Amino acid sequence: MLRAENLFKTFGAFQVTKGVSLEIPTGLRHAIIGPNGAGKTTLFNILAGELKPDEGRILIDGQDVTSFAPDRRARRGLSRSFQKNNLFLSGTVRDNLMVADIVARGYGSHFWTRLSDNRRAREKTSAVAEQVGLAELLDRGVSELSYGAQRQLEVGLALMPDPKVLLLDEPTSGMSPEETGRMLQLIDDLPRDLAVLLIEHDMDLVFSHADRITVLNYGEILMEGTPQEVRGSDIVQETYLGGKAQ
Ligand SMILES: Nc1ncnc2c1ncn2[C@@H]1O[C@H](COP(=O)(O)OP(=O)(O)OP(=O)(O)O)[C@@H](O)[C@H]1O
Repeated sequence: MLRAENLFKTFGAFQVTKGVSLEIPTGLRHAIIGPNGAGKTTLFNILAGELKPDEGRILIDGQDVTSFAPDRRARRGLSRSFQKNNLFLSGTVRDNLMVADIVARGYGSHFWTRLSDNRRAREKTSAVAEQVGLAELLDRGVSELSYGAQRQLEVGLALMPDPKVLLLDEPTSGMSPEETGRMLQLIDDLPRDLAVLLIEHDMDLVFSHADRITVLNYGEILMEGTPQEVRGSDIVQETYLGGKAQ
């Protein structure tokens, strides 16, 4: 499904990504963990197409998308949400999802000539709002939403292109326990043919929700394995978990 081969990225003289390879098969829940500055967000930006790797390739279903911009990559099935809200605050939930639909379909300048497609867009918008727990809030202004609901909407925007692989950058950061619970439920309920790759700092969440974990350290993969393997790894315990799983 999603395959990254031997990615390298340097900022000035600083090598931030050093030979990272990943394979995310259909439906897998895969977490990337690592200390601050390990290169997790940089890796996400490379996978999503916001940064070009110095070396290496990214393939979706066997097709090399390394040279594709983020929107083109999203249309091939790779979509991301952001760590910071990326919402159109003066609009409603529906407006935001509709705009994401326009972007996802690549309408651009043809927007006004395609309003006949409005019905399909509205149905899609309602379906995604339901998926992210916002069906009751479709006509609510985004600025009136709670922080947790805004983050749910972020996931909704990333779902609009019907991705095969969804990249979630710290989906529960800054959330209350209640909001975290809602977000986890939402992620658990996503279709099982959708692969999810997430960066996450909350170890309980990672160990209980991921099928596989990649541990990054100084831009390199320290290890990859099941939650049980990672939790039991001496090297991960020493370099990252401070000698004890948190
Ligand atoms: N555009 C850039 N120019 C220069 N250095 C950068 C740039 N982007 C990131 N870095 C550096 O690369 C390193 C990795 O950053 P990155 O944000 O990928 O790490 P991270 O693992 O996501 O960290 P965190 O957990 O704190 O979000 C950091 O030392 C950061 O300062």
